[in-house]
Amino acid sequence: ITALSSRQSDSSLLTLTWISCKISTKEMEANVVVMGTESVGKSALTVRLLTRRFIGEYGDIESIYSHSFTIEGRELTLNLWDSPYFQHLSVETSPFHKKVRWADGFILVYSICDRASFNAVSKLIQSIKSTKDFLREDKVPIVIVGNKRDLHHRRTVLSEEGRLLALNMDCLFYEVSAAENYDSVLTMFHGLMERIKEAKLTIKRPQRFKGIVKSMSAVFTRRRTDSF
Ligand SMILES: Nc1nc2c(ncn2[C@@H]2O[C@H](COP(=O)(O)OP(=O)(O)OP(=O)(O)O)[C@@H](O)[C@H]2O)c(=O)[nH]1
Repeated sequence: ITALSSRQSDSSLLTLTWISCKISTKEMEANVVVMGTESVGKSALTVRLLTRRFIGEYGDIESIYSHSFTIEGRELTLNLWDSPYFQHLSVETSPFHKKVRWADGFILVYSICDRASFNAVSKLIQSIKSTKDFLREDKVPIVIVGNKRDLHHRRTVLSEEGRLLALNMDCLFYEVSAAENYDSVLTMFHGLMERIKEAKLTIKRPQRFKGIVKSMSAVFTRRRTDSF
């Protein structure tokens, strides 16, 4: 949390924010990444969640923050990793895949006043899901967040559109205002933690038949080669 103030003086272009929650065996353990395009309020949401405050302007230095929560009597330690978005501009890059592999859950943010930021969310979901599918992780806890609800007079994305996207992609959906409201941000976070809990109870999908055939043929090919 102390590191947050150092970010305030830096101008920001595009940031990608991570929240990581590391919990011992007695507690819950989760890594969460917050993603979205420029100026949608990723840092504002993160800071709101951690400090309950809205400070207005946020920087773009990559940092990891730690914080403890108690949810329903269980302690939750949150490590928050906030990095500039331009480092992860392409979902094809290895930093993107590394972060997706690391994360147990995702908060994907768009601004209700910025249609391009909403369109970017669908692409992010597809990239995240295909990376997770490769890792044989069926359940990917994702929350879609329409931020800046207080600016409803400048709205270009309807609530229904966000809700429909979430329904189609099997995600949760919330509309919030980081500027005006802490409770809705906390509710969103609780929703995600529930999904992460459920996902952690789901056993990894076994290797598909195609994968098994591939592995077997690899063994036989090796044997044939060995015998020469
Ligand atoms: N009105 C309003 N402004 C907001 C809200 N959330 C964030 N902002 C403002 O939007 C701007 C961008 O917020 P950031 O939190 O820096 O957004 P970001 O997605 O981290 O931005 P980048 O780091 O540039 O990608 C700032 O001026 C914030 O004060 C909100 O809920 N309502």
